[in-house]
Amino acid sequence: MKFVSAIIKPFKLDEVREGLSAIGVQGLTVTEVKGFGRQKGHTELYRGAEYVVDFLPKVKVEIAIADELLEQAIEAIEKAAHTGKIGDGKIFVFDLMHVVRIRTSETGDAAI
Ligand SMILES: Nc1ncnc2c1ncn2[C@@H]1O[C@H](COP(=O)(O)OP(=O)(O)OP(=O)(O)O)[C@@H](O)[C@H]1O
Repeated sequence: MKFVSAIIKPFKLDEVREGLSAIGVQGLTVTEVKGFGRQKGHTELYRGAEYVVDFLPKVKVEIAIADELLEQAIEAIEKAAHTGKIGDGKIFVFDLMHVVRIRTSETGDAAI
């Protein structure tokens, strides 16, 4: 199993959700976040150190998925979230060790 955390532009959320639903993703978590990448956000030099003075609003989409769905999920997010302009975001992928569906006590793939 894999855990995918994608940081996207907020206005792309609906398209990303639709793209993921289309490949069979049944659950996801969305969080409003702030951040900066290489080109957005501004930094300021103060006594020789660089300080971040601006964070841009982003949305974090998190999904737990079966290994077989990983490539399709990445493609779906990329396709939906892409504008080609700076700040389109990033997709982080982690190995996922364990999942429990609390209602039924199912575990692993069956619990996703
Ligand atoms: N290395 C990182 N670690 C954690 N979060 C990051 C990292 N890089 C980017 N992010 C998050 O992703 C958001 C979007 O990043 P962004 O697309 O601006 O990255 P970038 O590397 O500057 O790419 P681009 O050149 O396309 O703008 C950031 O606001 C931040 O929330």
